[in-house]
Amino acid sequence: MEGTMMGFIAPVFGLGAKGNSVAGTGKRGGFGLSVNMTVAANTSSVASESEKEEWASLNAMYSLTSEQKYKAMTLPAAENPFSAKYIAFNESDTSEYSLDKVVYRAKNGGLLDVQHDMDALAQHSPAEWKELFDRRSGRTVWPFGSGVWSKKEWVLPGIPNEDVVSMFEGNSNLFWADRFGKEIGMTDLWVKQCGNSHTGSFKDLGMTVLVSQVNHIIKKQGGIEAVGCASTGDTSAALAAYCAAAGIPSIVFLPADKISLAQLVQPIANGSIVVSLDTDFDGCMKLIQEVVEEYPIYLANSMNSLRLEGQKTVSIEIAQQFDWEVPDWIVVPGGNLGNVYAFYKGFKMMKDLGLTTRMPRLVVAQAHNANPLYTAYKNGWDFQPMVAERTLASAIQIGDPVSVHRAIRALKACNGVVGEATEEELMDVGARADRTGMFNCPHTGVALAVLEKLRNDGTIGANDRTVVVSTAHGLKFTDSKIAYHERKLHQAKGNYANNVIRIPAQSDRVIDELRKRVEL
Ligand SMILES: Cc1ncc(COP(=O)(O)O)c(C=O)c1O
Ligand SMILES: N[C@@H](CCOP(=O)(O)O)C(=O)O
Repeated sequence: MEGTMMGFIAPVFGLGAKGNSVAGTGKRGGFGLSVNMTVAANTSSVASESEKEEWASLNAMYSLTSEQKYKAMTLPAAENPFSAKYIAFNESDTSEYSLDKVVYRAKNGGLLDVQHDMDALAQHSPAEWKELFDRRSGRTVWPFGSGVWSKKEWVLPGIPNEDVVSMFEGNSNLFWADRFGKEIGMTDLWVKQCGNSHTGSFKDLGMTVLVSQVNHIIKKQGGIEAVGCASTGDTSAALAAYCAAAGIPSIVFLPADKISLAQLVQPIANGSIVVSLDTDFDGCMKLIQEVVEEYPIYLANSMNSLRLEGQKTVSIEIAQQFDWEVPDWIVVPGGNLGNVYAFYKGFKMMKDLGLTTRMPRLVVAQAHNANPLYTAYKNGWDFQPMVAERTLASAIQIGDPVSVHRAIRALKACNGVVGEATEEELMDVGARADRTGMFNCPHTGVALAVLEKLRNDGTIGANDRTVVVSTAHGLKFTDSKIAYHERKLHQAKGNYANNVIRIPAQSDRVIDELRKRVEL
């Protein structure tokens, strides 16, 4: 029953013999969320007893008041002893800090990580966590309907619900890539559509957490005047939107002429302070770090480990979508390299708390023109920063990724792989996949190209369950997609181009053209 409507609603409302027992009861006997109420079951003469029970449970949910729904989604204070803090990423450094402190680096200058009180979380059984997450996701009770905040206790347990800044992000669909999978000899290929989100990229998952915490700190103690980031276009869009929703000033540093028009307009529209700089992303990243050291501006890039707490929920969501089974492979395009570590953290946390039993193998896909991690992978993990060259996958045009050591740790821990794709490969495979119903951004093209190579060389098996992470919406990158189809790119010939037919509005001419393409 686990994972079905009955499986998560019945325990909440304590209905019937089956409904009264919490599946896989944990050490503390469930979350204690039963709501006392009488239900009129929808009984048809042909319904079995278990069907009647199921209908009764559903009816119970529909007739709850808002207050009852909120109660059913919230852990009572006594069952909510969870906490998290910053620790140094490098384990030899013992510094630790409250999440309310404005701090991005440990004493030794290395990055931070968010550490949860795993003993407190382990007080509840895997089945209870699954049931709680399933019950909340995609509904409307604040803030638990969000894919991120449905996992609040694992993300930012201490924040009051009223301080959360959310657009009910997450809960993105898994696209079953049946046709494209068959084209490349795979039977179980899925694309996680993280671009189907408020600002059109996976950055919303982390930004809701970061801006919520800023909102909380401002309310509690002040000291933050604005939030700032360097960006190749997606982080800036997410920051601008969440700050606008919270009424907090935002500042974005963008490399001049290196992001798409659709990305540029997002922070402009949301009222951000938009600064265009004559440098690349790495130059912007250096500058924003200097500025936040000196001024009361909070850093919103994924160097700030709060971001990764939100991004890690996508792993949990993927497992949840597969009824808590872990895929064999996750393929993710990599730039500043925070996301691959976030994926690792999510899968590791689920395994450590017993919700799942294994880790997937992670693949980072890089553009050949911006491939410092790929080069390190080929050289026994000896990392050297580079000056990234222009790539149509402009959001990952990064030569000195801030989270490179996080990424290497994640990849080593799960026997991961790094691959690369040329400009032509990433555009061609993106176009081929689009013809099977997707609408890919070039970064997803990089991931698909690397996937195909790993399938061709046998690293990924024909029946391996594989999830490609689509990190942004294709509509953010229409310039390069149109240029590809018009064969105007110098980086790619347009082998799968689909030209618009421009002809006079005369029926004979129209029919002639159509006959060349379909049987009429
Ligand atoms: C669309 C898109 N895909 C992939 C990435 C890479 O993510 P990460 O920097 O976490 O490696 C980024 C940003 O860097 C991005 O904007
Ligand atoms: N692609 C990113 C680059 C910055 O990454 P971040 O995750 O460190 O903020 C962007 O869109 O700016």
